[in-house]
Amino acid sequence: MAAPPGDDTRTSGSALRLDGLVKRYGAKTAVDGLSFGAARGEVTALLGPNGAGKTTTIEICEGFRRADAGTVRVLGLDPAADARALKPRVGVMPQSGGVPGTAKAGEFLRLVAAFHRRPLDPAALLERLGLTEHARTPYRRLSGGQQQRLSLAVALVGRPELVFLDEPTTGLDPQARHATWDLVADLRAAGVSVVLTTHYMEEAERLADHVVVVDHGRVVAQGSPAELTGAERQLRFRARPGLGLEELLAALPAGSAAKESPAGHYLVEGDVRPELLATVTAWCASHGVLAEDLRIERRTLEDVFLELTGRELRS
Ligand SMILES: Nc1ncnc2c1ncn2[C@@H]1O[C@H](COP(=O)(O)OP(=O)(O)OP(=O)(O)O)[C@@H](O)[C@H]1O
Repeated sequence: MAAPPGDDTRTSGSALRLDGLVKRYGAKTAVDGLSFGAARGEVTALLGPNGAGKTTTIEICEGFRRADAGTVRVLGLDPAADARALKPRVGVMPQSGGVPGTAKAGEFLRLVAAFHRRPLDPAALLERLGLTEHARTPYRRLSGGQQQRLSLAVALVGRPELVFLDEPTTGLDPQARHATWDLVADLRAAGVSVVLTTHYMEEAERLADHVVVVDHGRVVAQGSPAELTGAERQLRFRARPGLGLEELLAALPAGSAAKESPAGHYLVEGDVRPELLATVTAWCASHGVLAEDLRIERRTLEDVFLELTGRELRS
């Protein structure tokens, strides 16, 4: 399919470009007009709660599913029509599976490596992912986390230009999660384009140059983590539950907000300057309230998601 006129740089110059993507499963619209781009050499995170349509989107990009409407360009090519040309250039780590149950980890990785022209050293990759001692273990006997790491190794062994990682750290212990994060950072440093899905805002915040926040199959916001969270700060403290906040709110500058959520946890939003901090602490003092864990912090992607959708990301 021809690229839209005047859109050459966004289609052929980017790692990934989706326009108006729609996918339905019967009456259910899983992807509802999704449009976003992923620049080459960057880490792009598709962030959203379970069921947001992330896996469906990624599987269409990987050529595993057909869209009902919209266009997809992967390295400037059509993932369905140009599948053969894309195969050696794109690495795929599915959410689960992808490796036969009886295949031994090391043998399978060597087999996949043999299909590539200039593969990474399979043994070094296993070592890097902490799988050396499991090299002779059949896939189905590996733990969930080990299976995930082997899938990651399979995705990377061919030195792809672009890798799709679907929830690469879900279910991993903290050590394995950090090892995966380091690996993604190294891929980025080597100029590899990475598109990953996650429902961990910390993962998106840490790894991604560009975050696409999705909910109900739609993009609700996108930008760099700093753009999404903005320069705004907020003030938090803990104190006894049920403090009447009306008087505090009246003393704060116009446009400020103060709320208790959950019980005993207080949040003050607005233009957080030294004067605002003084107002809050003076109010605490006049009410005999000892504000514990008082801190000023930047908003997180979790806060942004809550604001945009009224729901928590961690569903
Ligand atoms: N093969 C299918 N048949 C029917 N419905 C499906 C199918 N695959 C996904 N869905 C539905 O489409 C919606 C989007 O699913 P999808 O797996 O793409 O979301 P996700 O954001 O990746 O979620 P998760 O993080 O749980 O994987 C969900 O409501 C899901 O139940």
